[in-house]
Amino acid sequence: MSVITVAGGGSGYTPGILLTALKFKKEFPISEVRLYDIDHERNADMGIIMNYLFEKNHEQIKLVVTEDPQVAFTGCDFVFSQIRVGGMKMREKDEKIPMKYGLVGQETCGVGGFSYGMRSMKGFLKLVGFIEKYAPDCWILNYTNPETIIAESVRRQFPKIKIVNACDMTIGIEELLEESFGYDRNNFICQYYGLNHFGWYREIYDVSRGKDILPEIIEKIKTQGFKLDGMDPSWAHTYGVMADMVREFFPQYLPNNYLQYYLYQDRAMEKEDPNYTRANEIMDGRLKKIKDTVAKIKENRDLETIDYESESHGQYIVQIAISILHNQNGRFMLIVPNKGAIPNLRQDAVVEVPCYVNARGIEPISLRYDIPDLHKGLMEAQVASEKLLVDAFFEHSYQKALEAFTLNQTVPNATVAKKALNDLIEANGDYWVELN
Ligand SMILES: NC(=O)c1ccc[n+]([C@@H]2O[C@H](COP(=O)([O-])OP(=O)(O)OC[C@H]3O[C@@H](n4cnc5c(N)ncnc54)[C@H](O)[C@@H]3O)[C@@H](O)[C@H]2O)c1
Ligand SMILES: O=P(O)(O)OC[C@H]1O[C@H](O[C@H]2[C@H](O)[C@@H](O)[C@@H](O)O[C@@H]2CO)[C@H](O)[C@@H](O)[C@@H]1O
Ligand SMILES: [Mn+2]
Repeated sequence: MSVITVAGGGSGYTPGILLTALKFKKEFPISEVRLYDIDHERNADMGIIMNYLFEKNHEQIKLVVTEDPQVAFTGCDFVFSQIRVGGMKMREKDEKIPMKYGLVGQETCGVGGFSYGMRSMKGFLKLVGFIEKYAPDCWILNYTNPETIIAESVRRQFPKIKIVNACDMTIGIEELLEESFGYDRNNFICQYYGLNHFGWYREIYDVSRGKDILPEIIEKIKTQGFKLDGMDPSWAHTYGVMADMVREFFPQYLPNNYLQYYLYQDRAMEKEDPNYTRANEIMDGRLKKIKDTVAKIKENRDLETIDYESESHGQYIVQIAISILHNQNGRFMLIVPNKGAIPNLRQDAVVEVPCYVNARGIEPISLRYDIPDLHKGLMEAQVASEKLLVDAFFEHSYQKALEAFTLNQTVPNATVAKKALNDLIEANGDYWVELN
């Protein structure tokens, strides 16, 4: 039986992950769940929700809600980490401040993502320190963003820690292909490569048809487009721009939707309201839902409307845990040190590629082929900018931060890079390390 700790327990993703774990209790039996957070109210709220959901499912699982890292991590087997350092209010600043300078404002991309990355490194590395102290043998299954920057900083400071860095975006894209064109992604063997939120599908082999169906998919995107009706408007716009990337510019590969922020900033930002961004949508959506649910439980009303359920975000990370526990060699897109997986990209890059996961950990799969110059050029520059940001963090270097901002592939010149950097330094205060 496993003891699992959710770091960032107050997250709206917690129910989906834990309900998924319950769905797979045969392969992943759990004796205890601990919610760990630094925000008492967020953690307590989620404790009320999870206690209700465990009771509703007649689950006899010990639930601990704590802000004490020693209580949270001592003896745990898995940590599911999903923290947002600075919360949604700082995400709002990450999204709005860059737009003042005509730059992309986004959670994980552009200088907004760099602002988040500087906060996230400081908070996440402290968290990993607790885990190394209280549960050195556990597995950290990490969703905390920005994934490439987190992965690089952990690789430098905790080279021995057992961590898996995962992103659910490729799952979201493959589910979009299912919903739009009737495929079953369980039949897919995907050749995908990139940085996190900065990648391309080169092949989607469909085992039920014995062939690569990517050319057929590209044709359907060009002629039919994706099925977007009923989708969250923010995501519908994103996938609409992704289809245009294929249709109007680069039809050879299926791009990750986040490339819109690097290749089509005008299109990506056309829908943005500088006064009401994605962070505001989430505050009025996912976060409000948590509060509403707690009220229903406390007042014992409308319980049938509580609709948290297992979904792909949770399934992905739980399947990774099961693949470790049962030495399954499951195949997952993970964020790992390159070390030759992409042969013609710098070895020390942190990349997102297919990996096997077993009891020994992660085994990246070599692509065996060189990637094209367009992708290599974009990735080499972005990798360098992200490494400079991690250098800036560890060296407390303003100069390295300015170089990172200038080289970020969403930034046109050093002048605007410096203005945005100085503004974000002020906005972040102690959330960032001091830069000299
Ligand atoms: N990798 C992926 O593909 C993927 C997918 C979805 C979400 N995410 C990431 O998961 C994280 C959570 O997203 P969310 O929308 O639920 O955020 P959220 O703000 O709603 O919840 C995050 C929780 O983390 C807590 N927290 C903040 N700093 C902490 C710290 N130092 N220690 C412990 N807890 C801390 C907050 O109090 C909050 O309860 C974010 O980093 C987000 O970017 C990643
Ligand atoms: O804007 P958000 O906070 O709703 O989502 C940002 C995340 O988007 C991607 O992940 C999921 C997302 O978590 C889920 O809510 C849904 O919208 O589908 C997305 C793709 O599966 C992205 O991978 C994460 O890194 C972002 O944090
Ligand atoms: Mn992601």
